[in-house]
Amino acid sequence: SITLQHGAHRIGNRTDAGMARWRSLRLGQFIHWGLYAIPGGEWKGKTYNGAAEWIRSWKEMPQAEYDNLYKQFNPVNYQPEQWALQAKNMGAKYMIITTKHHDGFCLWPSKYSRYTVASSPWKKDIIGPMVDAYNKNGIDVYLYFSIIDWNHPDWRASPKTPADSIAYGRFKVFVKNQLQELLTKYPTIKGFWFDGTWDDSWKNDGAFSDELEQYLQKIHPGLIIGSRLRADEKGARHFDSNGRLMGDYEQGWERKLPEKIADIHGNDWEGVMTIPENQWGYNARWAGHIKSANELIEMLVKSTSLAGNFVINFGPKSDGTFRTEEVQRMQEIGQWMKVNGAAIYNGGYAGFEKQDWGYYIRKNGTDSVFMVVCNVPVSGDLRVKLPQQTTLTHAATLENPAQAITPEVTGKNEYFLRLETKNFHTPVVILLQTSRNTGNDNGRFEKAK
Ligand SMILES: COc1ccc([C@H]2[C@H](O)[C@H](O)[C@H](C)N2C)cc1
Repeated sequence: SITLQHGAHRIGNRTDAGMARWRSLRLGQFIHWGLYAIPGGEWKGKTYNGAAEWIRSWKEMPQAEYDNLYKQFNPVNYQPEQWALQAKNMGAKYMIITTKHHDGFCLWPSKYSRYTVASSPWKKDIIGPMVDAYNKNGIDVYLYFSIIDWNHPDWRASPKTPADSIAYGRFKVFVKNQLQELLTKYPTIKGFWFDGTWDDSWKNDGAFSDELEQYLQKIHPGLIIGSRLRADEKGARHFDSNGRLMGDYEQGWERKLPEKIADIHGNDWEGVMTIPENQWGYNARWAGHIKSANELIEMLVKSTSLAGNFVINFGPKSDGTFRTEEVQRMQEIGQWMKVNGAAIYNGGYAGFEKQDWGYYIRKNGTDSVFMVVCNVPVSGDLRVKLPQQTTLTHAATLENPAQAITPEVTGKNEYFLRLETKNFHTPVVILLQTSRNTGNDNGRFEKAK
C-alpha cells in the first residue's frame, strides 16, 4: 500500500453505538424538495427529459429564470407533522432531506447566503419544523448537502486561473460555515448525506475534504458521513488509493444494489432508490417504469439480506403535498412492514446458501433467520440448505395467525418447506429457528414445541 495523508483513517466498520443504531434502521425515506418542484420537469410547454432537479442545466431553461423561481416558493400546504406521520406509517426509521441541492437554494434561513427560504414568499425555515416533526415520531434525520452550488459566484467546477483559485478558496469557507450553521441550528441530526463531489475542484483537494470531515466530527462527535464526501490526495473517491473505504459507509449505491455479499467487501453500505427510473425532484410527468410497492419491498429485503440500508426517494410538489403514487407506495410498504418489519429492523446477512425463492435475513446476533419468499416455485417446495452443524428446529410464517410449517427433511441437512396458501400478493416471511453445533444427527427436525 502507498502512504496517504488523506486516505481512509479507519480500517473496518465503525463499532460505536451510533453506527450500530444506523445499521439497525434499514429503511429510510429520502426527500428531494426545492425550487425544481415548481417547474416539475416542464417549462413553457416543453418537457425536460432529464432528472427534474437538474432542469436548470437544460438548454431550454434560461438560468436567470430558474434562479428567480425563489420568488414563487410558497408551499402553502406544507405540513411537516403530516409528512412525519406518513413516513412513520411507512416504517421508515430515518429520513434524509435536501437542505441545499446543486442549484444552491437553501431550505433553511442561512446567514451566509441570501438565496434561501428567507427571501421567498414563504419566508420561514423549512428544515427546523421538519427535523422536529420527524424526531418527535422517532425518526432520525440526516441532512443532504450538495457541495456543488450553481448559484454561488465563487463556485468553480475546475479552477483555471489564480483568480479562480482565490474565489474557490472563499467558496470553501462558505461551505464550512454553512455546515457548521446546520449543525448548530439542528443539533439532533445524526449525519450528513453529501452529494455533488465529483468535480475537479473537489476531487483535487482531498486535503480539504479530509479536514472538513474532521472539523465536523470535532464539533459534533459521532456524525455519520458516507463515502461521497471524501477524496484522497490522489483524487480517489469513495475508496482511497489503497482501496480502503473513506467515510462511515459505502454511499455509491445510487439506483443500483449489490447482487451478492462479496460485492460489499464487508463494508456498511446504503442504497438509495427512485420510484421512477431517474427522478429525484418532483416531475409532473412520470414516464418509463414506475416501481411497484412489491418491487421496492423486494429491494429493501435484498438490501437487508446483504447487510445494507435501503432508502426510497420522494419528491414533494411545490405546494408541499405528495403525488398520489408516492402516497400509495408509502401506504402499501407500511402495511407490509406492520406485519413483517421484524424481519427488516436489526436484520443482516444470514450466511445461508441463496435460493431462488427469495432472501434470508438473520436477526442480528441470534439464531433466528427469516426467509422472505418473493418467488414461489411452481413445485410449491421451498428448499432450505443449511450449513454444516446448523439444524432447523422450528418454522412458522410471520403473519397472523402464524402458520406453523413442518419441513420435509433430507439427509443432507436440507429441508423442503411448503406453504398452504398459494396466492400471494406481497412477499411472505417465514421465521426459522435454527441451532448450531447441536451435536445431534444432522437434519433431525424436532417437532414444534
Ligand atoms: C450525473 O449523474 C447524476 C448526478 C447527480 C445525481 C444526484 C441527483 O440529483 C440526486 O440528488 C442524487 C441523490 N444525486 C446522486 C444523480 C445522477
